[in-house]
Amino acid sequence: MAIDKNNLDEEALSLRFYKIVLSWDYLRLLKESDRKKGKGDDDNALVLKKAKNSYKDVQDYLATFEPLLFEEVKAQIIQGKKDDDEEETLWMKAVTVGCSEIDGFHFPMISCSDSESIQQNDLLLLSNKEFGDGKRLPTAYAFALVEDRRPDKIRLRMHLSGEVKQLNTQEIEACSRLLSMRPLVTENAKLLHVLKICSLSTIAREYVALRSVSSLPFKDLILSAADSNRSTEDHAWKISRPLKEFLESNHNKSQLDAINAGLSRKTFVLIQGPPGTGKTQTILGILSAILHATPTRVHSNRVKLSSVKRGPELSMSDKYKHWGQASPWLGGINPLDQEMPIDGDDGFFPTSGNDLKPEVVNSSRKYRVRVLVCAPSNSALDEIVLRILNTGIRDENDRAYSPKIVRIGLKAHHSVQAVSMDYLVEQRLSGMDSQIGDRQKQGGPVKDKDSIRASILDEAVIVFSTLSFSASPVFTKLNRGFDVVIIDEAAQAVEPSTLLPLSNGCKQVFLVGDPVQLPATVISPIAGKFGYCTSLFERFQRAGYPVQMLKTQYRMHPEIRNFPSREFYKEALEDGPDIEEQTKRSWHEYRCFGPFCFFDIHDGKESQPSGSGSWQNVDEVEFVLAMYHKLVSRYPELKSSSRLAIISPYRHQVKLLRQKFRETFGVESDKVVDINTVDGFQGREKDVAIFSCVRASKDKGIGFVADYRRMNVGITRARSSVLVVGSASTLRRDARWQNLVESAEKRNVLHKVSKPYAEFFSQENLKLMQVEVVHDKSEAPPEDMDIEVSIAAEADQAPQDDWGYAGEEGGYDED
Ligand SMILES: Nc1ncnc2c1ncn2[C@@H]1O[C@H](COP(=O)(O)OP(=O)(O)OP(=O)(O)O)[C@@H](O)[C@H]1O
Repeated sequence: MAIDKNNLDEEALSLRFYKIVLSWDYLRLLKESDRKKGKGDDDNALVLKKAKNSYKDVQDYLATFEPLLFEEVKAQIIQGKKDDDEEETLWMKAVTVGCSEIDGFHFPMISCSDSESIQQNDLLLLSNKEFGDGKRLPTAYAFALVEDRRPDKIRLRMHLSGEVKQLNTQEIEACSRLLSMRPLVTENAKLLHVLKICSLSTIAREYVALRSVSSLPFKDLILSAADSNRSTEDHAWKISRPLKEFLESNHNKSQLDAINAGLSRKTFVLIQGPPGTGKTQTILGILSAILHATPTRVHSNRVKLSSVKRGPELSMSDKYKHWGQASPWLGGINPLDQEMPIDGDDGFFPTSGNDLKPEVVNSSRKYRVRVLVCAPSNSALDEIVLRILNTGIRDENDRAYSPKIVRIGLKAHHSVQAVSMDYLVEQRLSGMDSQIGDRQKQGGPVKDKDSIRASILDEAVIVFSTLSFSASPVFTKLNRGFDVVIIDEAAQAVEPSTLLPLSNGCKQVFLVGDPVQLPATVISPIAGKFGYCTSLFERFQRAGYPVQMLKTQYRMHPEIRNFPSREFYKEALEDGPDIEEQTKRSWHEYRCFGPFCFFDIHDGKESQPSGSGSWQNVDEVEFVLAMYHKLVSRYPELKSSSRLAIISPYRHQVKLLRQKFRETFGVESDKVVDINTVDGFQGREKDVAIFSCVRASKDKGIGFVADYRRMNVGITRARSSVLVVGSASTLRRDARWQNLVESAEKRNVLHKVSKPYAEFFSQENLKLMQVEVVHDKSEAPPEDMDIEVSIAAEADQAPQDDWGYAGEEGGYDED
């Protein structure tokens, strides 16, 4: 079945988006933003509607989300200007070399100096002169979108007819600024000044997905957040006994419940995975189950068993009938599905050279489900791809095999290159090289890259893509949509972003995530305040939609697990078998290095180096250095970035810590410790984590340290010890932090520390804090540690992926 995507509608929607954004006045946006900061409020608040749990119809939905999305676009434009506080505004010079006008848009062609950083879908500002830093303001300026990037020229799209004032009417109001821009772009050899603002790639796709909500599968469910279509026994899917036994022996009860919810064919399955509860393991279990399940209907009691023809007895046409009944979407069929698979040969892509075999499909297999797996970030996605490459998934006979998979999009981690689209295309091209000569001689067609891509995509059983890339043009060429979409880290995506993969068509959606960990990065404070950062997952959960919660954690020492379980998960978390034993370490012999300690830096002071925005605390940095020195000199195995993390909510604090460690350990300091923001550590774990809270004042608040999701992520990264460093009196102003400090106090691990900090770790003091000699289980780090380090840690070096997502670095500070 060709997927039901109306490209013309999509194009009209993108044009609508660009018409609005391109007509905006950049200087006015800057002014508005400054005014908002001064007033701490926003005039737009009058037209914005707060996001709700459910919507009565599409109009209600769009009336809420569309203005919020445009608020976010404005904020991204403003942030584009001051993205990095050290980088000055970089103007480029360009000359016009041609222009056309179609459907109310101008398409100037420019030749631009130093334009390597400019990409397709970037938003640029064009002006008759440079401005900023006290320079006089220009009279002619306008936004332009990069339509096409060629080596020597750039084709732009501009909207110079006037400004769009109202989103709903889209009426255009004449504007002298835009009019005076016209001669500058329509006449040749005019000099222009160009400023790169930001990429609109992701948010433009999100806008299209949002406006297309009425044609998405499960529209009513998405709007109402209530499942009227309760699954019945009849719809449920069944798996073979060997596969069932495998799943039962490798998954705990809550993981199995989540897998079974999927087999019940519920259209939306929500799975909440608190830290360390095995979300990836559950996703792999779901893949094994749904790729090898058959409908219960075939075995249903309502049909007399004696009348059911069993596998080998079914004629070919009966088999097709069953395929059709159970999988109606297999209608206009993928050519591969028209042939019954031959036993033992389903073909497969080369993978990482492991020992796993390709899938063995015997002729009793009646279903071929296709799955799209997405995540908001490249690193979250590649964690799953890598797990599949390493462990494979299970077939109905409980044999591990490498399914046909392809990883689409940019920036695939090097360890998953073997299944990346670009690599597979190159493989096929080089395989074809030898045949091309013959074909050309015979006048036969030579396949181009696009059609190779399309056939790889069509053949893959599981396709992996970031959310943003799942709406890229490569998907519009699909012959057949997806049966199942699985979205990992779904609570870290704004709702329009979650709609993106659904537009490829699907029958069932799994949302896997944890709304009590960090949400999506939303730049606009006002949009955030009105609920734009609420994920679809969280909205459904709030509306009372059933959620499968994974309850057994395999990461943390029970003393670390205890507090977040009580504070964030209604005491639901349990420990996996032997976790206490596995997370015991020799440094627990000192009370100050126990599993969950608090260090009260009571005389520390917070400061704001740039006058606003991010905070730092020099005293906490000094203490953290002293603590690190003591830890690694006593336990040298901890002198490694794969085992010890220093985490802080604030970017300035992270910067200062990195600088001090570099001064002490030289340029290689990132090998001895991993320092990052809380946002940068989501989804990762270390043996020991030192958490520097920063905020310390007599009377101020604690800013976004108070965000319980940030607190949850910050204190749940460590396997054996989390050492929280902060000002107890300041943090106690927040109820949750008060609970944390109190909990430390009760367990006798609230350590009040005074200067000089090194004294705290003196021999005498340590002796006083000695509790017992603890048997250390840490010599052999968990098997997956290297994987975790490689993908997640390398992601740190890429603060933004190409599709507009803040990378693992953490996209924003509380300013
Ligand atoms: N049922 C289980 N039995 C034993 N160990 C398990 C089980 N499920 C998961 N684990 C272990 O728990 C650890 C975390 O699991 P996994 O990597 O699947 O979770 P994750 O989703 O990547 O992590 P997080 O929950 O922090 O996001 C792994 O070491 C894994 O082997």
